[in-house]
Amino acid sequence: MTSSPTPSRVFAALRRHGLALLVPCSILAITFGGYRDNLQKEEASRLLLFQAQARVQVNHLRERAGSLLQLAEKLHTLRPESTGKRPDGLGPVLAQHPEILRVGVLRSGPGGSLITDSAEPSPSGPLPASAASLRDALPALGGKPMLSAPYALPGDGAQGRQAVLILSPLPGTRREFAFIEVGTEPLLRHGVAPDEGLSGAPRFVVDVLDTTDAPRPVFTSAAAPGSHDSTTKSLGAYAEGITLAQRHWLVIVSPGAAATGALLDSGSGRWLVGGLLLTLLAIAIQHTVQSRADAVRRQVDEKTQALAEANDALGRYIGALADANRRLASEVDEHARAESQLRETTSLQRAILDCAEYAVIYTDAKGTIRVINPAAERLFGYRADELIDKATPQILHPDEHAPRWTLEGSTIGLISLPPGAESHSAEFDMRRRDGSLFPASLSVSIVRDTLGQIRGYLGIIADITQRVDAESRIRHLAHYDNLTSLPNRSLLNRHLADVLSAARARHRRVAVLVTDLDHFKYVNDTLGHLAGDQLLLAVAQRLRTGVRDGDLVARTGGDEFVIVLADLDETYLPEEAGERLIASVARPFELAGHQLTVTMSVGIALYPHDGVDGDTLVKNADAAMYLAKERGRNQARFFDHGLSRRYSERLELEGRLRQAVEARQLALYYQPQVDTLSGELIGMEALIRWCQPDGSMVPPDKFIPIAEECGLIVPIGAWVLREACRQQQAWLQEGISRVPVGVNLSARQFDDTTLLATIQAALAESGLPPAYLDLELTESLVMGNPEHTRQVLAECKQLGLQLSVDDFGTGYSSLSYLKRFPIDRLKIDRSFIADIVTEPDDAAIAQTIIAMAHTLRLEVIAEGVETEAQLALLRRWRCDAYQGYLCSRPLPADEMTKLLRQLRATRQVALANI
Ligand SMILES: Nc1nc2c(ncn2[C@@H]2O[C@@H]3COP(=O)(O)O[C@H]4[C@@H](O)[C@H](n5cnc6c(=O)[nH]c(N)nc65)O[C@@H]4COP(=O)(O)O[C@H]3[C@H]2O)c(=O)[nH]1
Repeated sequence: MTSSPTPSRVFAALRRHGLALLVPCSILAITFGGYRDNLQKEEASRLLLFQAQARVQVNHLRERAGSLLQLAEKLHTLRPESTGKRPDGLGPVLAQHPEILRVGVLRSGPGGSLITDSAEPSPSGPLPASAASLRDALPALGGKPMLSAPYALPGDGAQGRQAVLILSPLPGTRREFAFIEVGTEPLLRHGVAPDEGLSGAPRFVVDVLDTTDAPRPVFTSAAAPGSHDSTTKSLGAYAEGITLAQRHWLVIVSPGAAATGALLDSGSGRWLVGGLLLTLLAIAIQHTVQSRADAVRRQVDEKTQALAEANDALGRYIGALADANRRLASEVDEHARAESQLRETTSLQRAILDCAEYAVIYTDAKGTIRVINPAAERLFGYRADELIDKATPQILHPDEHAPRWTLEGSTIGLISLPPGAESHSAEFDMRRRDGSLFPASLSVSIVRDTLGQIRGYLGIIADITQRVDAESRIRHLAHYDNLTSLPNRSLLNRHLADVLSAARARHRRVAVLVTDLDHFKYVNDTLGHLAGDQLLLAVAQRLRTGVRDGDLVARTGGDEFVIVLADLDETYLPEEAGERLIASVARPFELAGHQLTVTMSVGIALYPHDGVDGDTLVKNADAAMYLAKERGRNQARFFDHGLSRRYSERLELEGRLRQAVEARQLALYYQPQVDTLSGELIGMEALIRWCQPDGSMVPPDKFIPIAEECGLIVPIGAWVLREACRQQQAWLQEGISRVPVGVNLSARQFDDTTLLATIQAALAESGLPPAYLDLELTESLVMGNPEHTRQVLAECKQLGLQLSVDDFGTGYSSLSYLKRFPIDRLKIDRSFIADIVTEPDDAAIAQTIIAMAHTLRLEVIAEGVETEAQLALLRRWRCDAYQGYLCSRPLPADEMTKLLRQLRATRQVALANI
């Protein structure tokens, strides 16, 4: 795979090559920089060296020339004796000064000519013309040597050799001079330091100019013109003037070819060469490294590409692997989930089994117990290990021989499985470890494996003792009286149907006796309901033992019992049975430490004479029982057909009363109560009236007892309370009444637990202050259940109500006993008042009641006052107030309103005057 040049790759390449060039370039720069510096330093030092050397050369020349001058001065000591003969000692001198061409004596010849007598080394020759001038000048020197201007040596013009002549006057002579002819070229050659370098090239080029007169060259060491140009340019030339015997020479020293030195020999040259070599080396190394790097890079690229391809392949492989992993992970997850669910299910099942209220037993296919839960252990009283591996029925079922509950086949002793069913339930007795039996509900289900084979049986067992008991209790309650356990009306009806059916078939007679205890209510009221219940139980017992075994005694409600004497022949006298039962009940009962005697009234109806069905017979016997009560109680009476009509009237009245309540046919009348002395209105009594749609009025004496019997008195009494409160509040608000209104309460109302709530609701609803409500309770009611009475009256008093005892004198209570109750006033029953004028006993009773009531600080109201004579007596006896026709009959509310308004309008307080 070829990688295309990407910006990053291009950048990388540039960077790489840039770096590669950077090193040699840097070295080159350093090299040239160093070279230049070194060169400058070298030139400076060479210049110094050159100048020092040049100075040495010049000095050397000066010294050499000076030594020649000195030699010339000493020549007189070496004065030759004869011409052409070398003086003694000149040899070594000449040997030291090869530049001396000849040494001689110059003599002035005739005509001034010069004769030379040259001894050594060269043969004599003529001296140059200048010698004469020198000779001439010599005296002026005072005997000091003199140097001539340079002159070309004769015969050597081609070669251009020059010489100078040193003249020195010989002492003691005037015309003789020693001379030394010096070749300038040898002088220079020997007068200067070695002038050749190692290479043989001259190190210095020395030019000597005689500048005494017109400058003229003395000699030059330059082999060829321009041989030292370049060096001279770089080093320059050193020039110094020297004076030799009054001649001025300018010595110019220029560097020779050897002075320049090889470039490579110099430090800068070496630096340069070294730098260049280093650069080349760096380039070579760079090149090598680069080449290797390129090779490596190529290899890396190739490898990278191969790796990329491999990576791709690996990626694909990893992708596939990841997919596989994911699938595996999801499978593992699923498996884990399933496993966790299984664990949860298992632990849940275990928990369910452990917590289950019902016993659970699992058996294998043969009915051998394999699993048992704690509830089963508790139920049967075995530990699990005692039941496991045991066969089911032998342990748990009373029937040792019954088959196991395996449900194999279709008929099994304990459980028989209907065809195709997988489970079945049955109820039967099971056995505990202690041998006791209990009713159980067993539900067995087949447990199959995945192939449908029976693996075992799951049994759920519930102890149904409570349910069975409850069912039997319900059954009992449905047919039996709860208190006496005697059959109730339902079983009575069924029994009656049975015995009547049998009697019909066998032409036999059946007697139905309805019994009712006389004044049972009084027992209840005076001794309490518990005593009443005990009495009923005892009566039931006596009735039960007073009849034959086959006869039925049922309790049909309250103190009413019904007895069915079945299968009677013509000779049997049911009235005798009635009398017998009355006699058995008449025997005294021991109740709560009291001896109590009760009587019973019995009504008898006979099948088929008085009815052919159960209902009719019971209804007619009931009517006969009422007849017995009317006839003085404590007796048995047969039904006669006249009775039926009266009984029907009573039932019909009850029905109409119910309708009257709903149809609001009831109304309240109000009878004033006035002060006996002032005639002032001190209160009024609310008296109920039943106004029938036809306008006729049913008196309360006729319907209140029926309402009490059938319970209607409770709603009727509540209505009376509401209505009286409402009306009284209306009068109060109108400002025509400031006296309380009395409301009669029946015993049934007083026993009702909602009484107080009813009173409070009536007060709250009307807004009447409690002090304007006076509750009138009969004496028998107050004395009936003293504890209950005291409690209720206390609560009424707490409410702020007025309390009166009505019909006082008809009961058996004593006044001091009454004082235990929070009572405000007594109302003397009108039966006592009626005859107080004519009957001294009644007068005495009334007078005593009034006197005693006053001693107990009770207010007394006389009821039923019809005459002035009665009122006069009452005034005399200090009776507080009276109520009766003498003052006013009970008035409808509107008439009472008129009366109250009239009283207010006339500002009269005494009703008697109206
Ligand atoms: N002969 C005669 N009778 C007089 C005279 N002055 C008043 N009366 C009557 O005497 C009865 C007085 O009421 P009670 O003793 O509470 O006797 C009341 C009371 O016990 C009961 N009653 C009346 N209204 C109610 C009521 O709303 N609730 C309850 N529970 N009983 C009531 O019915 C009884 C009879 O009530 P009423 O027929 O209204 O008869 C009233 C009244 O009309 C009179 O000078 N001569």
